[in-house]
Amino acid sequence: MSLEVRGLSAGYGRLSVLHGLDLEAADGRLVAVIGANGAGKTTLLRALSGLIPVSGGSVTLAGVDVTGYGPERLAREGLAHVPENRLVFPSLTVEDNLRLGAYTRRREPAAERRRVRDRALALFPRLEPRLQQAPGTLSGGEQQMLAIARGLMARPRVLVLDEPSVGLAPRLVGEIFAALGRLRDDGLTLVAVEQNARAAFAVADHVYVMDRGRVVLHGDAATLASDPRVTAAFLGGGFSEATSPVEGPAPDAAEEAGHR
Ligand SMILES: Nc1ncnc2c1ncn2[C@@H]1O[C@H](COP(=O)(O)OP(=O)(O)OP(=O)(O)O)[C@@H](O)[C@H]1O
Repeated sequence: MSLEVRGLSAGYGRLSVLHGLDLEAADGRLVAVIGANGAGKTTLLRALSGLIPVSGGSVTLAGVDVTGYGPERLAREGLAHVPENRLVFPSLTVEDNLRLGAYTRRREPAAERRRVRDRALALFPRLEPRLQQAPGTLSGGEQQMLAIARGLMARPRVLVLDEPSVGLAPRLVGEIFAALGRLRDDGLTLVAVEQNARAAFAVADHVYVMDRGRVVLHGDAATLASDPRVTAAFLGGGFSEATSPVEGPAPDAAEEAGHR
């Protein structure tokens, strides 16, 4: 399902953070949003999923105007949000957390919910043997997998994710992004906000660069990865080892930039 954002403005009370932002995620595409700290990436996702009010512009899902819808209504329309802090219910088991993810689908047949759950567990096999554990006993990577799996339980057609790689070891970042790539290949539309530009470029189809509440650059990931403005700010020498962990095509692009 496609997502289209036109002239979106939003903020917190009198603080305006997004200033007329345009973004598009075509059906079955993985779109990454990168940008400096405070650019408004999290705010964008919050506005998209109805967690904060929109003060201008529009959001459409598959051509249907959903501007101003609250989170539950958006979930029913097919949009799920995986928040950055991986909010899980700590006193419930992993299994119950997954079950709660299907809350908006609770009237659907149990067999259908089981099928969706089995698919989520097939994507993240590490969760299967941990279903009876408390989420707090999972590793950071497994908690992120749980957060994504829980989002999938709503059977979304658009999944928006806030910093899925934050705080994870390089191998896990690769694992998480590979899973996002598989979801895209299965036809899901994804919008991932990401600090780790290399991880984002390695998997995304299209990348948006945000600065101070606006999109300043966007394009096909392969093309943008060799754009000097991107390599200098996000993929070049400014990136330390700790923030550039993923193997894949993006580091090559950075190397190329180094040869210029
Ligand atoms: N709950 C809030 N109340 C008031 N202001 C907020 C709130 N959340 C964020 N802001 C402000 O909105 C601006 C954008 O923040 P946001 O978290 O969207 O940026 P970001 O691009 O996601 O940054 P980061 O990469 O550091 O997470 C910042 O100036 C921030 O201080």
